[in-house]
Amino acid sequence: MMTVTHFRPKSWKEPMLLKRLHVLDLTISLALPLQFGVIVSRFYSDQPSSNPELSRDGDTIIHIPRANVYRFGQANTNQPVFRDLEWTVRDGESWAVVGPAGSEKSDLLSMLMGHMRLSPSPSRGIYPSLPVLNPPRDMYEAISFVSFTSRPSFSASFSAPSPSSSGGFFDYTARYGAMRDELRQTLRETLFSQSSLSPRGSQENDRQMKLLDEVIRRLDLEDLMELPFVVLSNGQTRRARIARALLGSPELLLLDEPLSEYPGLDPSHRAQLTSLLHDLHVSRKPRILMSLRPQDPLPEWITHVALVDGQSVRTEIRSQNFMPFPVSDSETPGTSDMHIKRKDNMERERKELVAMKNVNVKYHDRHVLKNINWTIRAGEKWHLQGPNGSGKTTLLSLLTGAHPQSYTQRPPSSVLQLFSLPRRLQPTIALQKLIGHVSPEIFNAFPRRGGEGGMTVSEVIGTGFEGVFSYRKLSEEQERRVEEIITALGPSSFSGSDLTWHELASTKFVALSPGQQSLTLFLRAIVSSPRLLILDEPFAGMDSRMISGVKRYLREELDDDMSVLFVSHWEDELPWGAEDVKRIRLVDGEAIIC
Ligand SMILES: Nc1ncnc2c1ncn2[C@@H]1O[C@H](COP(=O)(O)OP(=O)(O)OP(=O)(O)O)[C@@H](O)[C@H]1O
Repeated sequence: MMTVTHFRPKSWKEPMLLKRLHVLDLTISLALPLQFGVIVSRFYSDQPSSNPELSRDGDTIIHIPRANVYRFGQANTNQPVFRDLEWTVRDGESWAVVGPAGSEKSDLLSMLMGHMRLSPSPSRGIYPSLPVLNPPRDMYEAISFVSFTSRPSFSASFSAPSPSSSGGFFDYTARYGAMRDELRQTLRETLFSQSSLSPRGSQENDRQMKLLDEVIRRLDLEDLMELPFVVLSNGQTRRARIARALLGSPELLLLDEPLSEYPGLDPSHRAQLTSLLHDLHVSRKPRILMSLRPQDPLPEWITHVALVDGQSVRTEIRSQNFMPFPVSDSETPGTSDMHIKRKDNMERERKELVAMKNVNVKYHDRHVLKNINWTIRAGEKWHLQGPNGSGKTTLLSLLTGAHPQSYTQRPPSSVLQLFSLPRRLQPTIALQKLIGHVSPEIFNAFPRRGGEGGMTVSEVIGTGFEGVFSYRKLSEEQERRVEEIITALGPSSFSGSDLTWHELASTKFVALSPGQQSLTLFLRAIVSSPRLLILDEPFAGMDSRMISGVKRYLREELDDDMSVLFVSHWEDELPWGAEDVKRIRLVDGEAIIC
């Protein structure tokens, strides 16, 4: 196979750095400047002030008169990450950083944390923000960063990197079964073990504890505090990470894509979170600066925007009819005339792929799924809906056989039939070949080893034939199939440039942006033409070009009798018309089918 070493499209950035910035919050990112060989002494902002809270040059929170921004280790002769950046944020203004998925907006936030070099440098060392704090504070604590562009792994709790980023594999199904001791830590313990607060409280903690109680209530976490952290659903985890960041009482909280729908905040929790962020920001405890994608709703209370477009950042007051970036038609990949299959519209009796009768999942007194009755037939398109914590992921884990309670569904009390066999007679390894699957958990778990051992795009796609996470040698026929689906999707969906499928296939997976990795894992899920395709928030990290490429593929290229189960909080994400889709909605563990 041809190896292309020089191939590196403009938008493909330092993936390991990005991955870290995406997955981690404050604590881990402290190591970054050191990794770049720069010795950073601990920086305290300690000039005296007349304002008891935050004093200043006037009331400035961020001040960059005009500077180029570089990664540490890069000379001024290199291309800057941002050129001629001018940005001033005053206390009381409400800013959002807006840019497409995978764009440099995370870099802009990371710059505020002192992880980039400005030229000329700010007067206070590496930090262009929070000029003077009184009382003096360690800047590492004064600024917190939480990213929601992917979910942290279970063992990593809140802050450690996902093992997949170091090339290892971790078992993302651990939450369903017996747990190792270190995974039993409750949400309450996890929150407090990483904070200076004592869970029992003490006088100096009182103010903090009150705030935390309020945050826990408003983030709807009260009922979850004694559960192991690892069992929290995606939406619950996202809310818990915000509570954790607030525990450190930062002055400035940077949130990377907190309102995007991946991985899954449902509409009501998104509204709740938006209102909480507003109240925190107004009270300056802490100030909030968030990044958003152009398609995310811009909260009413945002007064200013910083629009990130490649190396340039445009700052402006929000206008009434704010439109971040017009989406041009040229972003939509053209319809490939290859492999287009005519849909068979004739009604016919379809084979049952999944049959559930009175299916239940319980953890002691927590009844997560209640008497589910559901049938999926060949060729059907389903939309699985339900608020955060309603049991969607649990239901999927029964279908894939990952949940231990899939074995306990037995007649006469219940039935779980998968591909015409009772679950207990259907080996999990067989299910992996019959089901194609993308999910935030798989995205996080997939190994990303760099160097010689790292897999290429085509090798990653090829692991989908057996539904495994490690390299398998492909037959010639399988290699042809990999080529076929890359071509049918259209390599330009990946990067917007004129790639050949060869160039794309031989690129290392780890070198791709998060959106390109999601696209590769989508192809991995369909490569074996599975009988059931599970798309659990499949567009995570993708930009609009990639999303429209995948939607077109799903409309035009799938085998007629492939069933698809699409999980999303948003109806308009589905590529099919409403009349072509059946819906199953979970509410408090009960299924409503329509
Ligand atoms: N081992 C466990 N013990 C107790 N409760 C659990 C366990 N595993 C999951 N849960 C709870 O089951 C509920 C359903 O979780 P699930 O992940 O299926 O929700 P979801 O609908 O996928 O949510 P989201 O939209 O946030 O991803 C949650 O409240 C979760 O905390």
